[in-house]
Amino acid sequence: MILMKDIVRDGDPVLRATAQQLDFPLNDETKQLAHDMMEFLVNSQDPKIAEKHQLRAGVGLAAPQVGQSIQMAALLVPGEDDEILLQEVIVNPKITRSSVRQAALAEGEGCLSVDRDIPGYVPRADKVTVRYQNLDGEEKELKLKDYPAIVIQHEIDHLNGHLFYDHINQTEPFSLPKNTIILS
Ligand SMILES: O=C(O)C[C@@H](Cc1ccccc1)[C@H](O)SCc1ccccc1
Ligand code: NI
Repeated sequence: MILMKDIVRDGDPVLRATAQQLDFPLNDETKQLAHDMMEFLVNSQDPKIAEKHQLRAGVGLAAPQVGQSIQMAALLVPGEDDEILLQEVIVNPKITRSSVRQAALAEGEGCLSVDRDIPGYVPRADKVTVRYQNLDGEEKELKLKDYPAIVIQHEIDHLNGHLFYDHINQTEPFSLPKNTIILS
C-alpha cells in the first residue's frame, strides 16, 4: 500500500517535469500502480485507516507524486452523505474546454506533495471538459464544475509539472481576478 513516505515532496524535479504519455495496452505494473493510487485515496478518506497509517486525506493523486512520471492520476471526490461524486483513474487527460468563469476554493488549496501551508486563492476554470482514456484505453469525456472541476485541474497540473501555488498571485494572494467565484 502507498504510504506518506512514498509521496514525493516539493523540490523533487519529478514534480516539475511533464509526465510521459502512456501507450495501450497498459502493462501490469502500470495497472497495479493505478490500483495502488486509488487504494491510497480510499484509505486516506477512511478515518481508522488514515489514523493507523498517518495518511493525509486526499481526493486526488497523480503518478508523479509517487515518483512515476507518467500521465495518470486517480480521483476520488466524495459528495454529501458518503455519496461519491467522482471515482476514476484518468490516463493521458486533456482539458478540451474551460469556462471563462473561474472559481477558487475559499480555503485555498493544499497538496500531498507540499508540506507547508501556502495561503491564497488558486483561480481555476469553474467548468472543464476533459477527454482521457480509462485503464482499458477507452476514450472518455468528463464535464465537471465547481469542486470536482477544481480537483481534476489540480491533478492534471501535476502531470504537467505545475503545483497549486503557481497560480497564487504572489503580491496579493487573496486578490481575485474578475469572473472568479469563491467556492466554500
Ligand atoms: O496533492 C494532491 O494532488 C491531492 C490534493 C488534491 C487537491 C487539493 C486541493 C484542492 C483540490 C485537490 C489533496 O486532496 S489535498 C488534501 C485535501 C483533502 C480533502 C479535500 C481537499 C483537500
Ligand atoms: Ni497536489
